[in-house]
Amino acid sequence: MENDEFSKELNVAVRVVHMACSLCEKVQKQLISTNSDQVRSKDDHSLVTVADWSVQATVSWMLAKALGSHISIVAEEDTESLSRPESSSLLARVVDVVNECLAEATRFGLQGPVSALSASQVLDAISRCSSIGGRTGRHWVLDPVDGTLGFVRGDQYAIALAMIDGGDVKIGVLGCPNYPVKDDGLKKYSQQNLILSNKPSGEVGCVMYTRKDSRKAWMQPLIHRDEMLEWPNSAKLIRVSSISNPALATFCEPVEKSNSDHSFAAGVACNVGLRKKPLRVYSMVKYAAIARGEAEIYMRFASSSYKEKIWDHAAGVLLVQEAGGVVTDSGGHPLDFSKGIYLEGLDRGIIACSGHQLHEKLIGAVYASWESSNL
Ligand SMILES: Nc1ncnc2c1ncn2[C@@H]1O[C@H](COP(=O)(O)OS(=O)(=O)O)[C@@H](OP(=O)(O)O)[C@H]1O
Ligand SMILES: [Mg+2]
Repeated sequence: MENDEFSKELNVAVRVVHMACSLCEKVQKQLISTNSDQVRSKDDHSLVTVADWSVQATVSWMLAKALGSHISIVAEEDTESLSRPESSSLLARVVDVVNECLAEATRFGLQGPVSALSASQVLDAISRCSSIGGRTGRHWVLDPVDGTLGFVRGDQYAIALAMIDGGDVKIGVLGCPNYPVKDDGLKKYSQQNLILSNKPSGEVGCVMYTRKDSRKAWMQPLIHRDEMLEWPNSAKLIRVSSISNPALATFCEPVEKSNSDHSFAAGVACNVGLRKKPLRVYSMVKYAAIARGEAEIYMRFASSSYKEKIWDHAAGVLLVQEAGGVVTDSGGHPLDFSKGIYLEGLDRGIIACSGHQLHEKLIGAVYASWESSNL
């Protein structure tokens, strides 16, 4: 991919997401090593927010450094609560985590700051991500920690970075620090519900990435300890599954019922002839599972009052598409990333599939189930 359009942007984005994965791994380790339940619930919240803000500051600072400070970034976090006087110790932790991460930039083939960033520089980096996207120009789209619940529970989460140009997603990068990289790893892992502190070392963690119209998607393992990120860092091509028989297909959905209607999805699954139990996975790792061929279908039916955000989908959607899959809303229409921070006009839900045959069946079944559920 080296000589193609956006190759510099893709290269920088992948390296930055590797840095963010390393940052999150450290913070999540702290989180799961806290034992007392009481301390945990209090600490959980602040550690997640530390990770969110620190990733956003790091990615924002590194992208501006590598690509110019004029870049537009759309991201989930703002600095309102972090700037308040009562948040000073939280801010101090964020500044430490960010500087610790930036100090290692050369390990990832990037240039960090000459000296440590001050609190106001960190706040500036976070608040610089207040763009609202749109149809014109180029916008980076970041979900610093997607799958907050997975992160807190020591389970799956993702760092999602995409670039939208002229309203189209051109680059998609997903950092998945707990993704089991061995064959069939995710299925086995989810069924056994392993606690991460027991995870076999060296077998989890990767960055998946793609560029629009490349018809290719890649996966690199994370680097650990003192290793250097040497491009292409053992990148492997990933591809969607070739299974088109519903009876053999695996479908993913959000873990929480509040994020997707499990019983409606079960009805659609039954209608299509899916036989396996749903694979419930936190975060955009669900898109990664389709792109990597570990599952064939991802169904998401949020409540009608909820508006899906572009940072929860942009990177994952492009990954699935370039790995050979199909993603649309439940009416079969393409997702529209050109309307600002929301996926406006979304018809009921989102369906991602490994191929057209399954996708057509799913769309048909959503129509049928919708009609009968509204009788
Ligand atoms: N009501 C409702 N319906 C649908 N989606 C919602 C809703 N509320 C939030 N969100 C967004 O969903 C993101 C988490 O989705 P997941 O697929 O990871 O869900 S789950 O944790 O597995 O249940 C989650 O992303 P993170 O906040 O980054 O975790 C939210 O952006
Ligand atoms: Mg999210």
